[in-house]
Order: sequence, then structure tokens, then C-alpha cells
Amino acid sequence: MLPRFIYRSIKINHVLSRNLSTTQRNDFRVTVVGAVGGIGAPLTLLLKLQPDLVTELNVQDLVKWTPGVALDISHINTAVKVKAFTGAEQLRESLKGADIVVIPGGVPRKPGMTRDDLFGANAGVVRDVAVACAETCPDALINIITNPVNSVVPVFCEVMRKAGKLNPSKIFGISTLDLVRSSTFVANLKGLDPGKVVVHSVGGHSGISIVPLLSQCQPSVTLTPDEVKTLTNNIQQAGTNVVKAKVGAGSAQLAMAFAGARFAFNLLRAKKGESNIVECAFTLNNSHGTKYFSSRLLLGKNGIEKDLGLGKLSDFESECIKKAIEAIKKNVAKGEQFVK
Ligand SMILES: NC(=O)C1=CN([C@@H]2O[C@H](COP(=O)(O)OP(=O)(O)OC[C@H]3O[C@@H](n4cnc5c(N)ncnc54)[C@H](O)[C@@H]3O)[C@@H](O)[C@H]2O)C=CC1
Ligand SMILES: O=C([O-])CC(=O)C(=O)O
Repeated sequence: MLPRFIYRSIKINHVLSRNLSTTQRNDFRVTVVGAVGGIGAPLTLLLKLQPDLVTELNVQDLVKWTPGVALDISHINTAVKVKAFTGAEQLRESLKGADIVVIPGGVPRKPGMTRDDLFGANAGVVRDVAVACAETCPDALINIITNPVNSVVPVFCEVMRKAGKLNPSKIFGISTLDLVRSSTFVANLKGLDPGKVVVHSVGGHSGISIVPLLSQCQPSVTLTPDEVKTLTNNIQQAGTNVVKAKVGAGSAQLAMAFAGARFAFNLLRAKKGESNIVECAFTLNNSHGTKYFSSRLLLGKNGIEKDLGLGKLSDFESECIKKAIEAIKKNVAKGEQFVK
């Protein structure tokens, strides 16, 4: 079954194609850096299907077939305008005027690697994109998908700080896939519709730093202590299980494209003035026992409107968060050290 927002987009496209002249639209430009990769390509496709939220879509990647992928996607009959940008030389041009920059550029894991093992390859990628963003689109909302999220978000923020352009309300490490997986796993266990189950995941995006708040699941579900432990472990290990199952062909891509699109669409909806939009993301907030933490955020026109905190935690969740904080502190220090 297609996700609901794709159905909605198909319906909207139909309305738009009949009635373009009378439809009120806001103009939003989204740039995807690493747009031709395993996450980038399906994510770009999902963005192209949402003309009520995305007006212009800039497709940037290093590979020489970037214009070919952009041309391919541009043939889809939605009103979203697609442009290609190839290589580091065209990165700045791709970022000009961007409202949102989504970054899945970088290297994925292979079996046996941790996310932290990607730091050497990906920290420089994120640093270079941050330097370019500071110069060309310092007010854009930044969505960092590249791993290790817990360390490269600090890299991005420190580069912006050095450039005098840091706005922590606009820089997000994308942990949405943890929420998506949590909803699916709880729904599968309890025989519910996964599209109607909401579970927030806080902390970070790596191993024990991922803390799904199962006690606050909506609708409320009854879970035994063993079920809570098993579900938590399955959610924390889900990425690693995909890496293993793909036997060397990379990590999660399609579910991540869905999660990345969901987060970007929610940012754009909030930017357009829709209220009560809540997502979790890994941000610089200094308010949960470590500088960076993923918590429940109310999104607004300029990014984070309010940190909604963690709500009432179970004893198990409080213990998990203590462990998460210790892991995150080390990951953050590594990112900050890299920029120094
Ligand atoms: N935050 C999350 O929940 C998740 C994060 N990831 C991470 O996303 C990243 C991308 O994964 P995949 O798309 O599967 O990898 P991939 O290798 O399929 O694609 C990466 C793309 O980035 C491009 N790229 C590399 N360096 C670049 C640069 N400096 N500028 C522009 N483009 C550049 C490559 O040419 C390639 O097209 C990985 O670091 C992976 O670990 C993956 C899944 C979930
Ligand atoms: O596990 C990985 O390397 C990719 C990732 O972050 C995820 O799937 O959650």
C-alpha cells in the first residue's frame, strides 16, 4: 500500500492540474545533497510528488550521472521544478535560496561496522556542506541524514558557529526512522495499523542512544516488561539488522527516504503556518543532560518553536536515557574536536 501522503499528493496533483490558476501556493526550494544515492534518489522522488509543499527541487551529487537522474525525475508530471547540480563545484549554486537542505551525502555502513566507524569518511563531507551553507544559505533549515548523526550534527553546528551563523533552531539530525520503526514494530506486535500508531524516540540515532518512549505510545498499549525490553532492543538494532540483511549492499534506504520526506514535509507544513506539528530530531539544545539530544519538538515557521521535553518516563526509559546521555556525550565530543 502506498503511504498516505503519496495518495494525498496524487489527489492534490489532480486538483492542481485542473485548477492551477486559482490555487494559492507558497514557494519553497529544497536542495538535496547526495541526491543520487540509495536514500537520495527515492527521497527526491517523494519530494517531486509533493507540489503543494515543494516548488523547486535542486538535485546535487558528486556523480556524473546526476543530470540524468534529475532529468528522469523531472519527467514526472507534477509542478515541482527540478534542477541538477554536479560536483563540489556546483554545490554552492545548488544551495542558493534553499529553504530546506536535506543531506544524505556520504558513505553507508557495511556489515561489521558501527555508525561511528563512518565518522572518518563522513565528517569531512558534512563539514564541507556546512561551510557552503554558511556562505550561501545560512537561514535554511538543515536536515542531516548522514551518519554518524550523533557526531556530524555537532560538526555542522561548530562550522556554523565559527562562521558566526549558528542558529540551533534550524539544524536537525534526522532520527525520524527510529520513530517510523517504533510505530511499525509496536503495531505489528499488537495487531494495529502502523499508520495510526505514534511512538516518539528520543536520545540519539545510534545503538543504545536510541530510546523509544513506548510508555507514551498513542494509542496507549499494554506491554509486559519483557515486551518493552525486546521492542527497545529491536528498535535500537534495526539499522544494524538491515545492514546485515543487505550483505554489503549498504544500509536502510527506502524506509529512510520515507522518513526523510516525512520530516521535510512536516518542516514545510510548519513553515506554511500549520500548527501542532511535533517531530523528534537530534539538535543542539543544552537541556537534557548533554549539549545535543533528540527530544519532542514543536515545529514552527522558523524551525523549532518549542522543546516539548520528554514527558512522563517509565523507570526503564529513565535508565535507558542515562545510558544514552553517556554515549551521546562521547559522540558529540568527537564531532566538536574534529572542527577544532
Ligand atoms: N539518519 C538515518 O536514520 C540514516 C542515515 N543513513 C546514512 O545516510 C548516508 C547515505 O546513505 P546511502 O544513501 O545509502 O548511501 P549511498 O552511497 O547509496 O549514497 C550516498 C550518495 O552521496 C553522494 N556523496 C558522497 N559524498 C558527497 C559529497 N561530498 N557531496 C555530495 N554528495 C556526496 C554519493 O555520490 C552518493 O550518491 C550514510 O551515511 C548512511 O549511514 C542511512 C540510513 C538511515
Ligand atoms: O544503520 C545504519 O547504518 C543506517 C541507519 O542509521 C539506520 O538504518 O538507522
